[in-house]
Amino acid sequence: MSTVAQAKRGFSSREDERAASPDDLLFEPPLRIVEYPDPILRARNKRIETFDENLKKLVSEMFDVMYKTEGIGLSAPQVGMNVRLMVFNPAGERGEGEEIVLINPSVYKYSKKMILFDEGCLSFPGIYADVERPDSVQIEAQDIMGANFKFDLSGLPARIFQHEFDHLQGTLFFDRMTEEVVNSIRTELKALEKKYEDRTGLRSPEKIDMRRRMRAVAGFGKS
Ligand SMILES: CSCC[C@H](NC=O)C(=O)N[C@@H](C)C(=O)N[C@@H](CO)C(=O)O
Ligand SMILES: [Fe+2]
Repeated sequence: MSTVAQAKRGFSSREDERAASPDDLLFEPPLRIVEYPDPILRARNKRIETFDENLKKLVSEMFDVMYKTEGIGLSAPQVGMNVRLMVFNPAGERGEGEEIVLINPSVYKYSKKMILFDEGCLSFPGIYADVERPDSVQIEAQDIMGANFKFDLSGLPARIFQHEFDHLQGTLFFDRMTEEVVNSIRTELKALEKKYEDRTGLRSPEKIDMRRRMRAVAGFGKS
């Protein structure tokens, strides 16, 4: 795939990633989940270079909203923060499982083995459908102190990581669904577009019914 096609599919190189300013990391609790088709979910997400108390507070607030909304993972753009940060806990309950915080993550290897899984996304409340993804990934990231580390993930943690990593690339789960699977959730997606239009008084910035054309432009080959 050409570099241009990769960029359009949501992949980007480190050189493309701008650094977040302290202002980009300012927030006011409580955080709220941003729903499709809000353009915040498609905006570029900046690298985090300031590892301070404010960042720790943001991470803590993200875990709060993730548990409250029955999530198992959450990316910063989903709470209106266009920065490269994700949190997850496959157990989905405070005090259970392991809380993972990944800052400026990248993937250096995907498994060849692919798995179908019925995924849900907090930005698409109540919508679940099959998405195919690699079973395991090898990643690197920074922790809350800014230290670099490498990690191998498989099964559910790998699934959550890839879902959240997609959010950091501006890619949404239905972008990876086949046309047949999208058809099974088309009515719900259109209802979210209408909800956005009614709430904001603006035209929806994207329409699922335009998808076939957009995918061709963005280099997604198969339906
Ligand atoms: C399988 S990856 C899903 C990650 C997603 N994160 C952000 O959008 C997420 O947490 N989605 C929830 C709808 C979800 O999967 N919740 C769990 C636990 O309630 C579920 O099984 O539905
Ligand atoms: Fe999501």
